[in-house]
Amino acid sequence: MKRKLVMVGNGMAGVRCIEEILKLDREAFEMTIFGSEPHPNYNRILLSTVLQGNTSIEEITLNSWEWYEQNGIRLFAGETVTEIDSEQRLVHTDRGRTVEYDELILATGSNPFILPIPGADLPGVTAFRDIKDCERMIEYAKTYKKAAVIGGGLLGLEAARGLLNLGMEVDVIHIFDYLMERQLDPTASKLLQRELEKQGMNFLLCKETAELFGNGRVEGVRFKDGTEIAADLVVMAVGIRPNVDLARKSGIAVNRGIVVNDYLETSVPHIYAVGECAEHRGVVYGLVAPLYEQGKVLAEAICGRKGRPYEGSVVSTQLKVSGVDVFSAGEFMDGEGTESIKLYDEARGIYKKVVVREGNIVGAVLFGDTSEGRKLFDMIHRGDSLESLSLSLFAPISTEGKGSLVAAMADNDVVCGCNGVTKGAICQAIAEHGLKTVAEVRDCTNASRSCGGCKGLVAELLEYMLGAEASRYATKETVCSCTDLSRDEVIKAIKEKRLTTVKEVMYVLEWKNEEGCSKCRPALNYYLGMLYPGEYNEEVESLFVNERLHANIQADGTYSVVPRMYGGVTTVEQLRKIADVAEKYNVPMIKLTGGQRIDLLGVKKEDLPRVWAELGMPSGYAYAKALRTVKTCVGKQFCRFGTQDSTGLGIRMEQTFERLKTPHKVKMAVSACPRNCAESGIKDVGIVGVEGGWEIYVGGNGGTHLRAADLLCTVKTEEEVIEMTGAFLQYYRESAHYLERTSKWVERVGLEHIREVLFDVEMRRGLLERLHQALAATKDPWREIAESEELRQTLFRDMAEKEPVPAE
Ligand SMILES: Cc1cc2nc3c(=O)[nH]c(=O)nc-3n(C[C@H](O)[C@H](O)[C@H](O)COP(=O)(O)OP(=O)(O)OC[C@H]3O[C@@H](n4cnc5c(N)ncnc54)[C@H](O)[C@@H]3O)c2cc1C
Ligand SMILES: NC(=O)c1ccc[n+]([C@@H]2O[C@H](COP(=O)([O-])OP(=O)(O)OC[C@H]3O[C@@H](n4cnc5c(N)ncnc54)[C@H](O)[C@@H]3O)[C@@H](O)[C@H]2O)c1
Ligand code: SF4
Ligand code: FES
Repeated sequence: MKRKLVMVGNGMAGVRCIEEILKLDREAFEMTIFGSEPHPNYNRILLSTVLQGNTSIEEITLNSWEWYEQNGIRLFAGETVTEIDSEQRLVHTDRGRTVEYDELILATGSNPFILPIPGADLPGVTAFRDIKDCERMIEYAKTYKKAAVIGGGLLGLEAARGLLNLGMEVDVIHIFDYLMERQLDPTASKLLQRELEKQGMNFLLCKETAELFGNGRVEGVRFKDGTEIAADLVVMAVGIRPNVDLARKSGIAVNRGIVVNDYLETSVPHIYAVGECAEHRGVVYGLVAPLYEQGKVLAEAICGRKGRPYEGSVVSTQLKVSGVDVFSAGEFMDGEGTESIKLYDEARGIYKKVVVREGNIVGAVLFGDTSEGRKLFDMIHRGDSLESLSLSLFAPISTEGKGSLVAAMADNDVVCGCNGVTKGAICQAIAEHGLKTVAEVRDCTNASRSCGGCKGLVAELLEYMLGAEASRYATKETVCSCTDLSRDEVIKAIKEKRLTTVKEVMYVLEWKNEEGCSKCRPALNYYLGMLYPGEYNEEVESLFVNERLHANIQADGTYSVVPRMYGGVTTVEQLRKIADVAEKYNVPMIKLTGGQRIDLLGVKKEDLPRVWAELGMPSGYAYAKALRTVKTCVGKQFCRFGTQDSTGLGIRMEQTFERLKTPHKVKMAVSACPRNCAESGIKDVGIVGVEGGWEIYVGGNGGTHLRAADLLCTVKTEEEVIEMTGAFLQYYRESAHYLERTSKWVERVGLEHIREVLFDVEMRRGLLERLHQALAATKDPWREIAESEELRQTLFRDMAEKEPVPAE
């Protein structure tokens, strides 16, 4: 029988350790993971890049819901372990669940430190630690303009850069007289400050915060010296504290962190700790590189293959702010018994310092040119002697022979610091597995999977290994790492070779991974459905779970049911039916959605088919990559500003395009005058009534990447609106990448190009013909399931045997 492994904490260090265990022995454990956050494991590091607008939340998932499923891991996301009974070997959770363990890993990470000052709990004050904090800041920045970041460390400065990008004015309040004092010496810090001031940050140094004040929400920061500043968003970035409460109350030895030995064992048998919550030889780490090293050692130990012990790590840091190159590692401050070699070019903003103790290199700080950072880090790590330091490090930087940097690296030099991957390991993987892109190298070796700072170096290595061939692949976006083919090449091959199933596509086009992955399977399923409407039968197992079950799974494992209400209009009968169903099935919350519909939240999975049948309303597709809603304003029937019948047109549009599958969700709106009460300007298709006609806007987005829609054209009649919208939707269906929103697609292919296609009468006719074929083939999924015992069996019994997981 398999041993039971339970992990508390679903973060970066813990899940990496699980990956290492799976690599060593897939069959050893039956695994259960609890995570307080309602997400699968994501790249916390990249929250800075999300805030800075360079990455989306969707892109930072490290292990998809399907990954857990495929590896037989039971994941309870949004559930917190509250108690450990180490005698009985049980864990208890805040949802009343009790799970047995043979081995227990604590990977509870850290909590942000919140200064214990008056006003710290005012609305408008936030930490910066998780997705929730990140979304909150993005949201605040839409309304408020003046931010204060308390803490001039790595996190504070990356947050400040993000808030500047979001259009806020930013004051950074720091307690010391120079920034990042834990990572930099005063000279490097002053250069950094100068650069960041140029970027628009304002610094208040040597300032100790006494309180935050405000009436109902934060309005400012008051300092101990009596001065104050105004702020309507305050971000606390003053360090972190290991999350040890659970361990402490369970009788496990705790100091600053959970005390572990060199094999990550705690004071209680069968309980281990890894990551930011662990304290090893008196040190608690706050960067992923050492945590991943710990994970590897623990995986070996827990699989009964105790190897090298964990003996501590030398850490290096880099700041993720564009335009700033700063690096530090080891003992970087001058002190007793140390000497240093320095280069300081104030004019060009370059500073390099190498610290030596008893003839050996022990630390370094670089500013302005960090290209030798990794090399220096290896030297520090090995404790190389000063003689091995090439004085070329201190030569002025040259832009020539850029490739020579990777050529000059030794095989055991580390390319990716976060994941400890060497040049030799990457070159071997490229040669052995025929890797051609940075993404493939990442998937195969982990290099560039964390902070992404080494992506450039990995790309250079690919170029160095593959020569001219590399650039061919570098520009090509493949469907996923299972194939070297792009989306267009795959679609062309499907048509030419008349491939009809996902399996056939993968087989004939020689997929590297014959089962495909969670990225390509849903994409192929969509492309086949788009190409062969009416003929292709969707492969249920290739769908994201929300689409498979036709309902959105919620954080607590229940589902939400949103029936369609055309144009946001309902009737007494519908309301009565909804009320009856809600009462009968004890629906805990009934909520109005932003798309003008009614959401029944908290429906049990087994009740779904009966709820659908008894409602007798069509599915609102609130879970699908398809038309979601058509929001409408009141319009001329009731509103004195209305020039058109927006509600009538909205209903007509929704009835025409409902159930149409699209590469990503599509939202529409119709407003009857430019006051735009239905928010037509931020929809995928937004219609605005004007005197004598309608304006059609496309490519808008009201989500994380706010984008105002572009005016496509103005037309006179409702028929023309429907025709243009249909042609637009079909062209989007045919030419966008799967999971590409219209906002991104319009930007990629260009509005002018879309106009050329849609305004060409012949092309438009072709698009509309194909659209009508697709629409004719659609069926209401709720009714189908409610009426078919066989479908219910497949979806709710066979498939549901597996723990359901939400969509991406
Ligand atoms: C914005 C930002 C940028 C960063 N940038 C970098 C960088 O550039 N380089 C770098 O190396 N590091 C960086 N870090 C730090 C890095 O993200 C962390 O070191 C790493 O995420 C720690 O991993 P962990 O698994 O130990 O903890 P976490 O990632 O914090 O995971 C712990 C998880 O456990 C959950 N949990 C806690 N208690 C319980 C419980 N009782 N039951 C269930 N679940 C529980 C928590 O909710 C959390 O999700 C950054 C951090 C932030 C916030
Ligand atoms: N690029 C990266 O590697 C990166 C980026 C972000 C976060 N992180 C990690 O996340 C964790 C949290 O980062 P952090 O910057 O909050 O921690 P930190 O401890 O590194 O820095 C906190 C900073 O806040 C300052 N500070 C403390 N009290 C203050 C006060 N009352 N007023 C003003 N300033 C005060 C400290 O002097 C210190 O410089 C760390 O482990 C960090 O390594 C790393
Ligand atoms: S958009 Fe114009 S017509 Fe519609 S409700 Fe608002 S003001 Fe009235
Ligand atoms: S150095 Fe951070 S991912 Fe490679």
